[in-house]
Amino acid sequence: MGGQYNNPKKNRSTDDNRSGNLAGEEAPRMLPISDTFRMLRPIQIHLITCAFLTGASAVAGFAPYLAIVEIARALFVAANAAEAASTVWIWVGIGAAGAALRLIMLGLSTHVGHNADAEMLHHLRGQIVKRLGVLPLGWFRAAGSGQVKKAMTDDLEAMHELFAHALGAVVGAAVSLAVGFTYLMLVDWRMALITLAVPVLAAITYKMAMRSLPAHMSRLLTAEGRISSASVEYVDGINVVKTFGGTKGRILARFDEAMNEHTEAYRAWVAGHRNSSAMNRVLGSEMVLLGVVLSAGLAFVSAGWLAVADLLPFLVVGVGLPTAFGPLIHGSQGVRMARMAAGHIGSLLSREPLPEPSEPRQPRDNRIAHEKVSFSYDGLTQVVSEIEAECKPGTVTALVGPSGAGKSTLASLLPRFYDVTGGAIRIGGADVREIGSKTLLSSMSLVFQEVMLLRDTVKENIRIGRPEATDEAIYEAAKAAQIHEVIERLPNGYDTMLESGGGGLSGGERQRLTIARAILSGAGIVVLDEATASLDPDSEAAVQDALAELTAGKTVIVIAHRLHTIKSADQILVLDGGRLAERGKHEELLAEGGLYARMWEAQKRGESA
Ligand SMILES: Nc1ncnc2c1ncn2[C@@H]1O[C@H](COP(=O)(O)OP(=O)(O)OP(=O)(O)O)[C@@H](O)[C@H]1O
Repeated sequence: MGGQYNNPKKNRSTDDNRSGNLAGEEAPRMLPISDTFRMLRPIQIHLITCAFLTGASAVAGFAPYLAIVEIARALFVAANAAEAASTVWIWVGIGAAGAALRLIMLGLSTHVGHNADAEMLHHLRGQIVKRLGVLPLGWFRAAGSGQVKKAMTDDLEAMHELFAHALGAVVGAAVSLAVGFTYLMLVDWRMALITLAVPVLAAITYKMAMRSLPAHMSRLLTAEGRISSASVEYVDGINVVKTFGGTKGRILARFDEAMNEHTEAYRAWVAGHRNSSAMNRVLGSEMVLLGVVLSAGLAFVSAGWLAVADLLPFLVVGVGLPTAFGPLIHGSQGVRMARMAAGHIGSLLSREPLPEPSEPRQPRDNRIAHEKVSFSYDGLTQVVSEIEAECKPGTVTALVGPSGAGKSTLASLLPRFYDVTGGAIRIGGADVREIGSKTLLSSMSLVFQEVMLLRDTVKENIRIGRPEATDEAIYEAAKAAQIHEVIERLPNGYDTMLESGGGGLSGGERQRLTIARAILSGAGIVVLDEATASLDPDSEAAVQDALAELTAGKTVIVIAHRLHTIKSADQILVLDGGRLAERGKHEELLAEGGLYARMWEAQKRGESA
């Protein structure tokens, strides 16, 4: 195995509007209930059982209230305590049995809910990881790790909230309300409607307060996302910010912008629901409900419409009804959040995988042919147009051109970070889409500017190039990459643990380590993205020597920004606006006096200035 995943050239920021539809950052979207339920297919039975048990526990939990009312009623109407005693004891028994049953069923439903939770999270994690394994690498380039992290942590946490808490809360509260209200209707339907009117009005004002929540929530979440990327960007770039321009740095400006947007979004949300929220608090208070029930009840009693004993259910059960609204509302919020999370996870799981050939072909050799290759990120703008080129084994092809000309995009089509939208790229006669992705990636080494090292020993970091390689082969590769002596000087030599960023090694050393990895893989094709751009002259010389070892006899494609590094390339392809503007060797292109010659002159002037 040799496909090298040194970190791709750039991490495009997630709010970069160039990200297009391949980039994949989407505004949060709530998944319809039916789709959410379908996504939860593996635990549907558990969820139904959990809901049933919670509902049954709510019914059982009503018994103690009923018992209180009936005991009071018995004492109220009986001529003496002895006459009421047997009725009272029966209701004490019913109340106690109901309370015990409620606890048992609640315990069972919590048990089933948590089991379902563990099973579903395991299932979803597996699905996400499986999908990540088949997504085009370009998606990771554009969306970064943010989307994956969000799905794996925040979204799964929201789903956990649904299974473990929200579902039970919603079902329990809804059943309590239904049972309580039905009972009150049976006692006196007019009083029941008056009792219910207060929490209903409270619910309407709540609904009004929350009406604009989805739009505001979406805006708030987007603003929060921007704040977190701006914070990361700020922390990453703190040296630059402090050195140049302090608080006036562009990065800080982006951070300020994100903060302002968040404050604005929050202010808009608060302004939109201030009055209805205040109304909701008044109507939702138990004192207000008690006042209404008592006044209406006494009026009914004095009008002879209601027996005094029948006022009791409204004072005991009716006044307690709104307590179910709290869990109902919080539970519904949990369900809403979980549907948002399900929407995000669903869109991740439904991303198109990289199509694998049904009958994979093997490349004959390492000859690369570009046949009228075109590509567009968004289906509208052609970023690469009709490129015709051939890269022979044992030769170096340089891609040059102004910024944004399409060099990186063209290079990323070869390992199928993205699939061409027109034409074809062939390796050894086989279209890259007809070569199995494992074979394709192991046929090439990709070395980019930003180096990707894993949190592992130096030795294992090199061994990723070829997992079955012996230690001797690793030392040989490190020697060829001019990094062996540096490694020997590390505290534990080849067994020294590296941090994920490769801390403790200089930029040039990190790069030579990844070149050693690429040398070890022995892949016949090498794609380099101007690997020496950010190094000092000494490191650059060492890296250039290492690269010479890596590329000898291979088919090499190098994306070059500094033209002096590719003067001796076998062919130079000059891209401009995605098209092949010129092609030839250095001297030929200078003689042509076109774009390349102008870029060469400009760079020479820049170097001597
Ligand atoms: N993930 C992406 N989504 C949408 N558009 C993109 C993406 N990556 C690059 N582009 C656009 O495609 C065009 C070519 O970009 P590319 O990075 O390939 O150019 P380049 O020649 O390598 O530039 P540079 O020298 O600055 O690295 C540019 O207009 C760029 O904005």
